[in-house]
Amino acid sequence: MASTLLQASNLCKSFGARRAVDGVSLRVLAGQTVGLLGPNGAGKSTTVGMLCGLVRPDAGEVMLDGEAVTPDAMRAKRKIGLVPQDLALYEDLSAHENLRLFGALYDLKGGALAARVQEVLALVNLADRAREKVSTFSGGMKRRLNIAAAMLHDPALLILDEPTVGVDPQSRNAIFETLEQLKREGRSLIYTSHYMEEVERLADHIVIVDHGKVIADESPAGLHQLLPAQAALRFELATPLQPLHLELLRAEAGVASVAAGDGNRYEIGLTDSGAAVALLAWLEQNGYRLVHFATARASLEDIFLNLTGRSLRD
Ligand SMILES: Nc1ncnc2c1ncn2[C@@H]1O[C@H](COP(=O)(O)OP(=O)(O)OP(=O)(O)O)[C@@H](O)[C@H]1O
Repeated sequence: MASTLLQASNLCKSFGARRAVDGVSLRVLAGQTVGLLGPNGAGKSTTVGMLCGLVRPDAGEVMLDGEAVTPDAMRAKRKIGLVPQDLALYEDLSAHENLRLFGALYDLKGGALAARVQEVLALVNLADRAREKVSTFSGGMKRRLNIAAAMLHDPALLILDEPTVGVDPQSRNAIFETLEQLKREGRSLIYTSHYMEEVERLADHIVIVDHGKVIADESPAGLHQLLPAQAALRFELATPLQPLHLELLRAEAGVASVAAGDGNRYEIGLTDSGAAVALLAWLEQNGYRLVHFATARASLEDIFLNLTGRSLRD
């Protein structure tokens, strides 16, 4: 089993009377990508601030590689690269000049700095635009430059706070390709988002926060196990289901629930997505003609709804 890189224990932070973070613990193993998922205002940015030693917690601690991360712990903080939500770039300088400046802040110099700047530009696919002013860049290109800046000092852990906010779909994909490359290289990442599909695509482990508290801390497969139904089978029939058949369907293997909608449309919650084929055959055997059907795997959106009774996008 991989070793623990970061362990945050019982982090708490209040702003006045508001408890922004209320006892958050999380762990990142070496080489793992942990998704921190939660709606706006759940406490993700405040948690990230404490994880990288920018915000002093009221209680709790963060250990990275055996060292405490606090606002004064320069050595421990240097093992972290942060891509903040607010872009931190000089618009009037080129990408190359920005990176040289940030590198100097990390005490990189001379040939080592020049080589590292080229490496991170290649990583985020901006080598051919390196000499252009940042003010001419799209939102997505600026984000990628921010990722490059956070990687300059070769951190053990890269933390990205909602890196796709305000980014067009094409650039979003380019950001994902960069992050997938970092994963292949065995880097450790924390990725915060309120977009469940992003977290589902990237994360090996998912921590869901709501109102400053962890409400789930699971592998993606483990999260799906929390749901009564793993998948949905939606179908439309030429004629309505007879009440008797509706009852019989509810008793079939693999069926968690059956809901009837308008116009002979139905949705079956499946405990096992493999049951869909047998259920479609069952309908035909009982004389029903299928007009349309589709299956869908339960999403993190369903999981959030199931855990909190609210939509993730509230
Ligand atoms: N510096 C601050 N002063 C006062 N309140 C704050 C401060 N920072 C955060 N908060 C409050 O703490 C709560 C958590 O905010 P936080 O930014 O950590 O959430 P988030 O999950 O990152 O949300 P978002 O996705 O909108 O950034 C919110 O109610 C927010 O208004």
